[in-house]
Amino acid sequence: MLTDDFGREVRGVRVSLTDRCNFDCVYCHNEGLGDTRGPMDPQDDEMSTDDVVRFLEVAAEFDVEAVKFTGGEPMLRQDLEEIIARTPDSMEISMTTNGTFLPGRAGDLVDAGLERVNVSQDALDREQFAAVTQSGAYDRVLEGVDAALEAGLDPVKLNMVVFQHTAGYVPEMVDHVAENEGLQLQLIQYMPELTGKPEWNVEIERVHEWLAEQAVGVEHREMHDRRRYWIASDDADIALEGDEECDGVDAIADDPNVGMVEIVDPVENPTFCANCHRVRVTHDGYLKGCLNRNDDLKPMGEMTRPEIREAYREVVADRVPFYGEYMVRSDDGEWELNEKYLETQAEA
Ligand SMILES: Nc1nc2c(ncn2[C@@H]2O[C@H](COP(=O)(O)OP(=O)(O)OP(=O)(O)O)[C@@H](O)[C@H]2O)c(=O)[nH]1
Ligand SMILES: C[S@@+](CC[C@H](N)C(=O)[O-])C[C@H]1O[C@@H](n2cnc3c(N)ncnc32)[C@H](O)[C@@H]1O
Ligand code: SF4
Ligand code: SF4
Repeated sequence: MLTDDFGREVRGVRVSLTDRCNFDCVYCHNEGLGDTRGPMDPQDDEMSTDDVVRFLEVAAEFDVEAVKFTGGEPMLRQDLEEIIARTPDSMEISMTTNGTFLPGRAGDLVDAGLERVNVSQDALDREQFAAVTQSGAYDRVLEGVDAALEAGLDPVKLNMVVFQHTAGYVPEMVDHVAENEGLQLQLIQYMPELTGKPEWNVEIERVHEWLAEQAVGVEHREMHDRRRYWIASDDADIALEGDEECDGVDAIADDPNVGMVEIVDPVENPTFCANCHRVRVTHDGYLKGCLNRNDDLKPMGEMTRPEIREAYREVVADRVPFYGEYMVRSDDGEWELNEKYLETQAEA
């Protein structure tokens, strides 16, 4: 396994299979690659099935343990089942999707080897959902979540971006996962870095505090040092323990009346970046060391194995934590680009 200069082992890869999407979410960072709007048909610049599989085989040589398929909307790829089936057995396979294509297809994905799915669902309210995603596919997404559960995917994580438009729906979404077995919730801090509109930010620490008050257990996940809160539904037979760090989460985790809520809070968070263990792949065959950067892209050329190996070594060698290293605090407390990297940026 390769380790970068900051001691971060690269354990996972996030592969963007396309930058096309059938939604047009108002906040979309498209994994750092610009607009998702455009034609829905397959595009010539997308990696072929064989290219994706060859990349994954090389990643497995470097002991990468997990792959996340994302996009754009990864389910627009009709070869997704084949890609999953041909992914090396040593890797955990998960996907992040808007859920609309899961009905009728979730079972095939599981048969191919998909182990986990995250479905983006920003609200339990049809009108708010439409306003955020600029799509009227609310019922289809709920059907998609059900299809994933029926196909045996466990857990099914709902991804909710917390920003001004959705913050009021957080309590309802938390109750929803506490009451429904098999569901977990990821509250994703709105990231303005690539999309602008910092005025949409909400104070994520307040959400932490609110959840800590409700939780019957709290733990830290190794990845990104994310905090997880275990929330009991009204039917649960558990005494509330407030915000105590709970050693016994294993016991409550299996309780069908308890739901898990994780906060993904990367913005201006050096601890999150210090625990970042994955490399990204763009739909058109570049390696990328950080979501927030586009000045470290490494082309994989014709995607032969030697070219992929070389690009992979290079991207890992160039990886730096975004907050705390690439961006540093100035004397007046503002984040600014570390002068060390100004040269890299100029070359990009
Ligand atoms: N800045 C930053 N944001 C991230 C990172 N990982 C996840 N996020 C944010 O969280 C969103 C949802 O992530 P997902 O693709 O659902 O998966 P995940 O939470 O990373 O992984 P799992 O929980 O293991 O499935 C991403 O699109 C980003 O907005 C990261 O490494 N850096
Ligand atoms: C870019 S999407 C790609 C996969 C798929 N189309 C979906 O929406 O799940 C991956 C995740 O990024 C999240 N996301 C997109 N833009 C974001 C932003 N500006 N801040 C925080 N999360 C964002 C989405 O909510 C989604 O959960
Ligand atoms: S569904 Fe995903 S890729 Fe599509 S616009 Fe929304 S966040 Fe972006
Ligand atoms: S270094 Fe930080 S901002 Fe960049 S991908 Fe990793 S966690 Fe995200």
